[in-house]
Amino acid sequence: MKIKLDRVEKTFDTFRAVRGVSLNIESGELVALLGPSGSGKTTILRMIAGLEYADAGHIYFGEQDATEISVANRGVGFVFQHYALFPHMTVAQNIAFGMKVSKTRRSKDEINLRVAELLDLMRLKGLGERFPAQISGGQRQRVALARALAVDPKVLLLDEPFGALDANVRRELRRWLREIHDELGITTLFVTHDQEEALDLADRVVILREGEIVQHGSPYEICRHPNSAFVTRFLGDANRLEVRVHNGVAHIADLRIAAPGCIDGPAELYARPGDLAWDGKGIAATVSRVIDRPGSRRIVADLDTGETVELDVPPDVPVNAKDRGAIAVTRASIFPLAM
Ligand SMILES: Nc1ncnc2c1ncn2[C@@H]1O[C@H](COP(=O)(O)OP(=O)(O)OP(=O)(O)O)[C@@H](O)[C@H]1O
Repeated sequence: MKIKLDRVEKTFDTFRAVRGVSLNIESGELVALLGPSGSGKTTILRMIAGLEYADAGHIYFGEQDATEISVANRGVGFVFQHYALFPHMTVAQNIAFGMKVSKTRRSKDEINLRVAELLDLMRLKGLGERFPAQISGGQRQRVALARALAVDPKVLLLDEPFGALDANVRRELRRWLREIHDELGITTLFVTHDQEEALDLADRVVILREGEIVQHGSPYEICRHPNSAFVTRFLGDANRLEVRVHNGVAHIADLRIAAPGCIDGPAELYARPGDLAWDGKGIAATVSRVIDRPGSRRIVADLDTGETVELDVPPDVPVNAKDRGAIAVTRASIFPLAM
């Protein structure tokens, strides 16, 4: 099912939570809505689900205006961060719940068969008779997803479904969600404020700021061509240096870095730890700390210009705290400084 948002607005009292959002989600696509807290992600999801009305603009499911479709008929499966499973029902009963109350009549055998299929698909085999309190947090979210999938939704909406889980379980669950998505091909919209999660999972990432889309594109486009200082900073792990641009070239200490299209004047340069090199030439610096990682070393260095940067070098590069050296910039995003 294809979803289209056309200049959608939502205001709570006087607060404009969603400001003219237009977005096309193709059938079978997995899209992540990424943005800081309060940027309007959940509100957009709730409007698509029909739990909230848009004040202006339109939402289409396929060719049909969603306002004409009741919540029950939208064919939407919803999973929240704290998706309360019914504690007095077993895992199997929780999964069967939606099918039992659905308008589509299913026989007991059909329901049991579907529950068994979903337990298998969700790698929950053998847990059907347990109660929610007797399984782990990660397993509970898989039950929540099984419950959402049980009624064959056309669209799956996930609001920080793994938010409450620890980092390793999250990583494992999102890989697995991607596999499930690829197997079932359901149009999926996923809300997160975790950059890594969005980039890891999605075909397309939509970045929101204060109720507006500021950039959308494939993870590659977002990572390699962030269109603003905000997006670059939000993706995390970026060193920021103040530079001066003149005739399309950024100047910092003795370095000259191409800044095509950037207007003359003060600007900010962003470079990720992998985009800086510990080199013979560049900005003079003193190493303040070396952090060893499984596949690399991270150098924390104080530049003579007064700024501190972090850069990654191969694990066998000999470097120690207090070493003097120079830092070259191999790749950078440069934006005019907002005056
Ligand atoms: N029912 C409501 N009444 C008043 N204000 C609301 C309501 N729902 C959301 N808001 C406000 O709208 C803004 C957007 O909220 P929303 O929950 O969509 O953001 P979000 O990006 O999902 O944030 P988070 O990551 O913290 O969940 C917030 O400033 C929030 O306080």
